[in-house]
Parts: sequence; structure tokens; C-alpha cells
Amino acid sequence: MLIAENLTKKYGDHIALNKLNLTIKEGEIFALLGQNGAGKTTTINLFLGFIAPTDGELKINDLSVIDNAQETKKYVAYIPETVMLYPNLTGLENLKFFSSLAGFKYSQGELTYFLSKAGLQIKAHHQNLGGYSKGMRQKVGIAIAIAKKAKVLLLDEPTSGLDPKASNEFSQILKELSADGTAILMATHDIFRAREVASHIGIMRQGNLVTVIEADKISANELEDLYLQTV
Ligand SMILES: Nc1ncnc2c1ncn2[C@@H]1O[C@H](COP(=O)(O)OP(=O)(O)OP(=O)(O)O)[C@@H](O)[C@H]1O
Repeated sequence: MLIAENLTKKYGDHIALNKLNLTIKEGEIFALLGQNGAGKTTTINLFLGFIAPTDGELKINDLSVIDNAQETKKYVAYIPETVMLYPNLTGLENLKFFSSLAGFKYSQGELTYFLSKAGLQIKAHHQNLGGYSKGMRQKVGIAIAIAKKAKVLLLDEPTSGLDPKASNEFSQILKELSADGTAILMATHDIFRAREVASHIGIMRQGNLVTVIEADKISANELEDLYLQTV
């Protein structure tokens, strides 16, 4: 679903991402760990088509992102650290607006279903976004991904700043989406969550993907040790 082949991004002489090889299949959740500046956001921005690679190839749903930028965008939903939505519109109105931008027209009942599937309490559906917590905004972001029928979900530090309960809920929702076949790539600093939610974990150092492990093959303590030895 998501493939990088020798993917490289340079800024002048500085190599932000060095020959990344990565495959994320349907239903997999890949967590990228690494210190500040390791290349996690660069990887996500390349898949989003926000920046162009210096070298290498990247594919979404078997299509080259470089040659088919508009087409591949249709398959992707993106949740940044802070989801950008309209504060003066309700959750329902935001969802309606953003799904219509993606070409979908849904009934009120369908929109309500998507918000509920994303874990947003019914009473919040008609409240303005301005009064939402960060966790609630993230849920609207997830609802947009569901409404867009995104095959791929890209997340950049989605749980940073969430309280443990909200972060746990968010992890459960990601697991449900992956069980439905969504391929998920998530950059995070949260080692504990990464191990809990991901199927695979990659550790980056200075633009290189140094280690990839299956999450269920390692304990939280072992992962922390590995992380500290690697970065
Ligand atoms: N527009 C840019 N111009 C020049 N250098 C950049 C640019 N964007 C990123 N870089 C550099 O590329 C490298 C990788 O940055 P990136 O943002 O991908 O790291 P990161 O792992 O996401 O870090 P963080 O955890 O802080 O978000 C860093 O050295 C960064 O300074």
C-alpha cells in the first residue's frame, strides 16, 4: 500500500532522509521513532507530496506519488499534531465540509455515524470546534479519514499533548481502522504508545532508518533500551 524505495531528500548538502526502504501493507501500523531532526516528518511530507524527493521512488496503492500526485492524494488522510479545522463550525459541519472537498456527499445520518465511529460523543457533534479539546479535534480528523475512505493514514505526532485516556482511546481507534485494512504510518516520540498500537516499529537516526522490529516481539523496556542504544 505504501512503498519507499531508496527514498532520499537533501536540503543543499544536508541529507534529511537517506535511501529509505519501507513497505507498509494493508492493515499494518508502522510507527517511526527517532530524535528531533531524524527524518520522520520529512518521510511523511514526501508521502503527502508536500515536498519532492531528491532521489528514489515512493508509491501509494501501486502508483508513484511523483507521477500521480493528485491521484495518490485521494487515498491518503493526514492527521498532523494539531488538526486544522474551522473553529466556528461544529464537528458535523467541519466533517461535511472536508468530506465534500474530497468529493463525497453524505447525509446527516452518515456524517453522525462517521463521527461516532471515530469516538466523538454525540453531544459534541453540534458544538463548535472552538470549544473542543485536542483529543476531540483528533477524532474529527479521524472521522474525515473514514469519510474519505482513506486507504492510507499518515500521522505526525498524533498523541503528543493528549492525556493518557485520550491517547489510549486514540490508539484503539487506530487499531480499528487498521483492522478495516487501512495502512497507517505514524511518527511519534511516544515509545510506549508505539509499542502498544503499532504492528511494526522503525527507529531513525540522522535520516537513516536504522532498525525495524515487529512490535509484539519486544517488551516496552526492551524497546526503550533499543531506542536509547540506536539514537
Ligand atoms: N525545509 C527545510 N530546509 C532545510 N532543512 C530541513 C527542512 N526541513 C527539514 N530539514 C532538516 O531535515 C532533517 C530532518 O527533519 P525532520 O523534520 O524530518 O525531523 P523529525 O524526525 O520529524 O524531527 P521532529 O521530531 O523534531 O519532528 C533535520 O535536520 C531538519 O533540520
